[in-house]
Amino acid sequence: MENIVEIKDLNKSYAKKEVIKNMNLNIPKGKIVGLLGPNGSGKSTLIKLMNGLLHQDSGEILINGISPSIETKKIVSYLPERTYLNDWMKVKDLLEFFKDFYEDFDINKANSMIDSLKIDVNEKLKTMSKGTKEKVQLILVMSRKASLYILDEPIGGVDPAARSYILKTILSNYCQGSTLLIATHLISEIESICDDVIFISKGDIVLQGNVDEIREEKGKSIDSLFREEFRC
Ligand SMILES: Nc1ncnc2c1ncn2[C@@H]1O[C@H](COP(=O)(O)OP(=O)(O)OP(=O)(O)O)[C@@H](O)[C@H]1O
Repeated sequence: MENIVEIKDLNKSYAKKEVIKNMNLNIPKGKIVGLLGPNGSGKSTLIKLMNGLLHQDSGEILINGISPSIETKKIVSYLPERTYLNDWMKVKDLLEFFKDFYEDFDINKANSMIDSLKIDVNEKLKTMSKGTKEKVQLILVMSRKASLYILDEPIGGVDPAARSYILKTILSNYCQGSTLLIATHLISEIESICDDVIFISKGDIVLQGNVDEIREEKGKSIDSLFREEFRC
């Protein structure tokens, strides 16, 4: 199977602190993959490296065969941990902004998700609740026709009742055949939608595999396995 992400012997330190340690990882095309790990395990650092926002000290990252660059930004739709959007913008301005900025942005798809989640297009990001802001940003990112979607903690602020509805809305709209990498702590919520999971601990991969196979082999849910593996 072809891989959308290939990582070889990757190392990254901040000052003297090693955060990614000789990591090797392949992510196959067409899968929904959960990137799971405790606080400080290196998830956001890895994602920033994949998006070219940080540069590794050594090793290689290939996205569809090329190093992170302007070329890979065209095929990667990224939801960062913290927003980069101007909060004085209204939802309808953001939709236009994305339409102008990304050739692959499908404004009709975005509008239909905005409608189904009952979001007011005239509201400014600034006055929105944290959860609604997250919904808007997720809709923008998922309305691109990308080959790889990378979501860093996408729905942490969304109330539990709305989470599964949002995940379903997103999944029924995202570009089939693409890969979705979701870094999250909300394991029980995403467990049912993921094909594969990756456990990261102290900057290295400690487990990677198919969700059903892992559940069968270990005789427990991914959520229980995570709690056991990373018990404080
Ligand atoms: N800019 C930075 N300068 C120095 N250290 C940093 C910087 N960014 C992150 N770190 C450190 O690198 C380690 C990994 O951080 P990272 O944000 O990648 O973890 P994470 O798995 O995403 O954590 P969380 O689940 O809490 O978001 C942490 O120990 C963090 O303190």
